[in-house]
Amino acid sequence: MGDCWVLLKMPAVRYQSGEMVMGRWPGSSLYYEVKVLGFDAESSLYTVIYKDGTELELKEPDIKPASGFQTRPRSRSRSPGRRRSRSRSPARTTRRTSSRTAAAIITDAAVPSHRDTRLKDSLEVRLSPLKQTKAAVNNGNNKHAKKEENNTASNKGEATAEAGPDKGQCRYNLRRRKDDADAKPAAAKPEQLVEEDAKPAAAPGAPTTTPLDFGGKIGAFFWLLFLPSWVFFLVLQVNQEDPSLTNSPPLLPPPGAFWDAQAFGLVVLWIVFQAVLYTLPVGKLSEGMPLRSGERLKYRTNGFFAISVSALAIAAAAHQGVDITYIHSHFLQLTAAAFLVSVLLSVYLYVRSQYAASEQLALGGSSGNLLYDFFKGHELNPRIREFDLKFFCEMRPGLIGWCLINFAMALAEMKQQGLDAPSYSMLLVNLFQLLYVVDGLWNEEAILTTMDLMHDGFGFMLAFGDLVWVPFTYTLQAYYLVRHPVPLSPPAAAAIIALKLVGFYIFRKSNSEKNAFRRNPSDPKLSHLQSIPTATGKSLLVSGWWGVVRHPNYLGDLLMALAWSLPCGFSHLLPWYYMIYFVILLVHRDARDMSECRRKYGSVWDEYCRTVPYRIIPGVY
Ligand SMILES: NC(=O)C1=CN([C@@H]2O[C@H](COP(=O)(O)OP(=O)(O)OC[C@H]3O[C@@H](n4cnc5c(N)ncnc54)[C@H](OP(=O)(O)O)[C@@H]3O)[C@@H](O)[C@H]2O)C=CC1
Ligand SMILES: CC(C)CCC[C@@H](C)[C@H]1CC=C2C3=C(CC[C@@]21C)[C@@]1(C)CC[C@H](O)C(C)(C)[C@@H]1CC3
Repeated sequence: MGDCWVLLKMPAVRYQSGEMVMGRWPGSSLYYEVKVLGFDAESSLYTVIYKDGTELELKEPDIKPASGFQTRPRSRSRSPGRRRSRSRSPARTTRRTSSRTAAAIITDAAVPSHRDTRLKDSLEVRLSPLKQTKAAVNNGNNKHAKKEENNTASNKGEATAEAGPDKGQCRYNLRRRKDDADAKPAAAKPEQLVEEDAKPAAAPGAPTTTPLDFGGKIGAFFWLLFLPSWVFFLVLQVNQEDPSLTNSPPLLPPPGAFWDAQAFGLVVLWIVFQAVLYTLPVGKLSEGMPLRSGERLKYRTNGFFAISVSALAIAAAAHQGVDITYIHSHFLQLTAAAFLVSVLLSVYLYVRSQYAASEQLALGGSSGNLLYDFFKGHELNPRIREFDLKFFCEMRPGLIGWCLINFAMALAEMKQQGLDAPSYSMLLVNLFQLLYVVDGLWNEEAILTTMDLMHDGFGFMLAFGDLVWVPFTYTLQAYYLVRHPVPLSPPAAAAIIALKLVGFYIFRKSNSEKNAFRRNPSDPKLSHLQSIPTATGKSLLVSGWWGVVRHPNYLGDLLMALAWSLPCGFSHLLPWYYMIYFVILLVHRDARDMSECRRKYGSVWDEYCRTVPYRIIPGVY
């Protein structure tokens, strides 16, 4: 009886996997040839793939049998309806690239009753590749951009023209099927593919393979060992008389030298203090980007408040006679304590991710391999009630701790070298990095549109990165200067300041441009910007800073990184470590983002890459 009831409730599957049908283009009345990839009984949605590689989920009313359509040779009709339809089709955004796309004009030859209700529809669709014209690129303030609201692709212009019975009722589910699991079957190397069904929590209907980042399982094992060892190596090295990276590493101190209960207590106290500031009902509650479920999480963006209160607290402590240079003299023990906290946190994150619902998991984080999942992180937004662990760790203890440590190094320099004030080099490093952190906290909302927050799971990599890597390696320049004074001439200082300001300007402008565009594409302040639409409903900026290179924010960040290393001179490689690491990190991040965007946006991404050929440095890379 129960089984019969289930059967009765099961929706009938009208189209089978592999079948070629006509799928409506979201938000329009246009139909394209699509291949059915599957059917999800729970949501009653068909997964289809368009010829430009875009995968979408469509409801049954938005699919028609291919036999109901009639193909005829391409005509050069210039009817307004035709022009309108072409301007908002996948063809529009994929024209130059889709050599795979069939050259056919498809006319809806559906039964008359359908025709009647769709009289105003534009029924002819060109699926053939066309040359990219200026018209394919939208002005940020045009109709397309206006209609774009985060993740919806409802097209106002076409909606008004639509006379279909489902107008205003039939809502498209624009969640891309590939979002359910990170599929890239063609490009992935066999040894880096993991059986998706090895993971019980995998989304139903998810593709069977997932390409793994960071060298896959073996890579994760390597990074888990290498990253902490490298941090301890640097921390031990910077304390040397001659901290040359080419020098043989100092002898490993006895295990007991790493542990200091007080240092551990201070690290925990600092994190708790930051957590309290984070939870105070002060400052704005900002909305994150829509999740796959459509939900938008709220974040307390009071970072500037947190750093201001922290600065006051530290000043008060110093005034009360607390020796802040303790941070310099116990750097190794503080690093070890933060490392221990990051490991404990990662274990907690891994365990809770095993119980998380599939829609709460990040893409590509679930390989079924313990080490990989532990390293890469599995849950996208782990939260304890309203407390967002990833956001908090990325923006608070490590970032504000970075400034505190730099400040301690300035005091240690004065103490060790008998100075009344920090050296110019130390001042520059401190002020430059303080500006970077304060800017990040002032524009805290902008982090909600970055890769880490939107796509990456929270696991060891980010927990360790946020709590150990940032505060204990980004401060190495200041640490280095404590024992290695570098005199700076005024012209050299002026040139370095100019470099920092140029980098900062590019970094801030480009990040704000993208953040503002993602939050409100029809923002009048962005009306001068051009964008190209994508099937997800989001557009890609192709002018302004995002028209110069594909990652202008990385360019600005790299210029700033250069300005942070220059005050330390050229006698040692160690203070250049950040610059070297940062180039590697950003080149890898760019590559990761490129493949993710290629997967998300299909051939529109290729179009963007052709329009904006350079990745980070104009004319060079
Ligand atoms: N100091 C440090 O250690 C580090 C600093 N950073 C800095 O953090 C900042 C954020 O970096 P990160 O998260 O890596 O990358 P981005 O902020 O550049 O985010 C990349 C995302 O932006 C969107 N995007 C890409 N191209 C366009 C376009 N043309 N128009 C509109 N949106 C576009 C895409 O997401 P979608 O389309 O889905 O919205 C893409 O996935 C950067 O400034 C970086 O320099 C980063 C790492 C480390
Ligand atoms: C351990 C690994 C080798 C590397 C871990 C990477 C992390 C340290 C970085 C990943 C992205 C980051 C960002 C910032 C700090 C470093 C990490 C966490 C950021 C918060 C710095 C301040 C900026 O203004 C920002 C744009 C908010 C940054 C966002 C990305």
